Amino acid sequence: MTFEKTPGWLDWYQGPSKPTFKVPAGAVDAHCHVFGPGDEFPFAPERKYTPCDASKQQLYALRDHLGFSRNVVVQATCHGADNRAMVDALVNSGGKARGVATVRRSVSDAELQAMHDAGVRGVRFNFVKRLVDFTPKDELVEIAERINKLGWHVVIYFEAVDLPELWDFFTALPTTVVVDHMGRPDVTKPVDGPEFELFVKFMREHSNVWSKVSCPERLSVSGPPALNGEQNAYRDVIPFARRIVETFPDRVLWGTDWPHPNLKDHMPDDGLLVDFIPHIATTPELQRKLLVDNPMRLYWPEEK
Ligand SMILES: O=C(O)/C=C(\CC(=O)C(=O)O)C(=O)O
Repeated sequence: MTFEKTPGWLDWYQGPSKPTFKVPAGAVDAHCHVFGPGDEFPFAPERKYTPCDASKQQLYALRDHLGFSRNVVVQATCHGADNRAMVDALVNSGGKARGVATVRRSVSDAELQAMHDAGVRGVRFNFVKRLVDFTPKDELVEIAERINKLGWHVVIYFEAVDLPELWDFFTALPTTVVVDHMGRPDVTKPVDGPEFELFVKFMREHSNVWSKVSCPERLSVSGPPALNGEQNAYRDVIPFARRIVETFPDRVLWGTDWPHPNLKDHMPDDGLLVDFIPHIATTPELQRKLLVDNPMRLYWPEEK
């Protein structure tokens, strides 16, 4: 099947630079995606965007180029609840990738077990309205209870303004809960203002809540973008990510978010995105926790 990309779609950056920052041995890129390829793994009819192809081979070449050892491949909404592309990436990773799926309540126990055997360790609940249609909360609760029995966790994606409304639902989840991209703060607001304080409170009061301190390229308003050798990219995001890393050093994860779905104004050089890491995790100990210890504890606990 041939797909036409959403108008204005930006393809991932070709020929990323070699990072200046050397990630610690065993580092995990804990948030990335594969797209298709569409002719092998068709995009879902209910998708809100049609991306370029971004294959497992291209993802794993990037992993090696950036110096990472492993990946966590997160189901992208353009594949809906058809997890075949993501699972195919896991089973062809030589044990170096684990995954996060999207499932509906109709998923069978046998399907969940097959995904577990392939390396899936979580499900993603997406509340970003431009990406997905609404799923009733009772369906999500039912899924959370079922996957909890497999020892999986729930990844949640939402925007900061929606946290108050979602608070009761999130805080009742029975699993570890991993927030994508720090709950998408508005970084033009103060880092100690009420909106981000609510997110900090969410993590402080609930020790099962973790955060990915990823996607400065999505959150930044002032830039400058990670392009053309820029070593001080996305300065406005740094105080937010640094605060989370320093306050909750044992509950943070980092990922490239390659191939960067839906970016509208630029596509970052992934090598320079890696160079962003020491700005938010400023010591070797914080870097080791962020990139190795925490993702290993969550995704490869049997190796710890
Ligand atoms: O890659 C991300 O995490 C963020 C996305 C895309 C997404 O979540 C998806 O398609 O599944 C976004 O903000 O558009």
